[in-house]
Amino acid sequence: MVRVTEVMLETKHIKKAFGGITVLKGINLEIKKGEVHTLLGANGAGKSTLIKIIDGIHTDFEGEIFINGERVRPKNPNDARLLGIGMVHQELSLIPTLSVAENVFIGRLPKLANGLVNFKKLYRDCANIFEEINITIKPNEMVKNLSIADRQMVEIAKMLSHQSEIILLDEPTSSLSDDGVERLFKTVEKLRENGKAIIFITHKFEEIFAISDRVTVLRDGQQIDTIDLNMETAPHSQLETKLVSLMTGTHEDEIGELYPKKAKEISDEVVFEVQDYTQEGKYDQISFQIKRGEIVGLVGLKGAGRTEVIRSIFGRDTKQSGRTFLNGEEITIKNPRDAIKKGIGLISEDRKEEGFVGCLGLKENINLTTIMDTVTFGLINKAKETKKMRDYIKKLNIRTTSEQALVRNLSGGNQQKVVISKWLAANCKVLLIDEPTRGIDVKAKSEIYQLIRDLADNGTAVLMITSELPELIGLSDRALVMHEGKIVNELVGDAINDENIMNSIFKHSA
Ligand SMILES: Nc1ncnc2c1ncn2[C@@H]1O[C@H](COP(=O)(O)OP(=O)(O)OP(=O)(O)O)[C@@H](O)[C@H]1O
Repeated sequence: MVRVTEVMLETKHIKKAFGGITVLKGINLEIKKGEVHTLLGANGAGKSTLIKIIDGIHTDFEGEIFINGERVRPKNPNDARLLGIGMVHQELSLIPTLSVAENVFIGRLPKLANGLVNFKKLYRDCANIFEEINITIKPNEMVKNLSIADRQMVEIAKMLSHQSEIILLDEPTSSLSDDGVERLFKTVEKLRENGKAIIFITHKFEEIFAISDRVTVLRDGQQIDTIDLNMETAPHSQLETKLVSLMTGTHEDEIGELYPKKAKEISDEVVFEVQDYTQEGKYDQISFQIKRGEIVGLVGLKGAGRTEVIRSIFGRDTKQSGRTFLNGEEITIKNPRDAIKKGIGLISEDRKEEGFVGCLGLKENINLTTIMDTVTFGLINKAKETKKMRDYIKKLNIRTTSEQALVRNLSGGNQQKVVISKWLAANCKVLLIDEPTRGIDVKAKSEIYQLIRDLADNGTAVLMITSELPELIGLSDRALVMHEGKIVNELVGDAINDENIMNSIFKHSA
């Protein structure tokens, strides 16, 4: 007997343009009840635009949407909720000054007879959803006090509170810890079993293989192919090559290595050093050196204190004690301005808050930290700025509808490329990197890795944090393992591998 699978959501010939540039060129999707359908494509391919149309955010488009065979046209996200559509956005959209529970139930706060908010019920309802997905955040906590990973879990809870039938997940895992991803995937499995239709966007192949039923590949706004993973028997590595080839249009034989070659020799010249950095409750007596040509990875579990150390070096956070040396000379950094003046840059994990200025263009953002280099006789040299922008658009393949586009209108991955360009262009002596490739497609990742390697080869001391272990292993010449605020081990060269890293952490776990 043929199994009849119900199509819950269908898009027909969806086309969308921004300012005369077509970014979706006729998309026909069929999302079935009880399936996780992944959208895969390079940064700027049109994935978010497509699901924003389904969610009623973009209403000016050509084509049709059907839910359970009925034609619909979501007018706005509220309308989409009424049609049974729920979405988790790529960029977090919570209100920091409200409590967690108020954010989850915003616009639907339970009221008492006298019209005031029924906080008791609000917190209880919120706690019930949290319990379902094992979240331990307090419903009355202010969102501004939460880590990015916790904020993302709150976004997911908010989506679940709508009990939607069609669920749109735009890179929901980009800031989650491994544990958070596991909790999310368990929830997604449950939603699938309950017959929901789920669209999932991710750049991480291990996530695609873990939960997707089918994958549709988009390239430059065009629908390239749909692969049914449940019918594929090839090993994941082979499937990955096939998907990358579909995404990029590169022949499978021509897809190169993801990571550049590591430094052959590291000189003895110490470029950067920190001594005895201590901040009670966060990190304790952190000391290390970075030599010329070296990429050093700071590795550890979430909460090990890595981001805090990096933020203190950059002057973003204070520290109780500790000394900093650049090229052998002691330096004092009280704030990020001092750090930048001394040639220290930070690619931060939170691109929205501190990475770029959304209301400015690409040129202004890329030249933000090097503005003095482009000043001649007191005037900004526009030609120099433009050249720099064009260089980076080319080097990192930044997809934009025009050179004049505002950075806030770029796709998420392309915004991240602008942040990275800004710091690569700054000719830093020390570059601190926290989660550099969040939301970046696989091809752009390899280009960014090569640029980081080139910087190190040219004398920049690089200190990197990433939650993606393969990235840390693939790039670092030396890894410092941090656990509970202390450096517990140092690994060099081939000794930087999963087993040694995990052993170092667990040997020091209580
Ligand atoms: N509001 C907007 N105004 C102008 N152009 C836009 C707007 N939103 C998106 N675009 C453009 O549409 C194209 C597709 O962007 P979209 O965000 O859909 O890509 P994506 O596939 O989701 O990429 P990523 O993987 O980086 O998130 C990009 O060129 C982007 O610059």
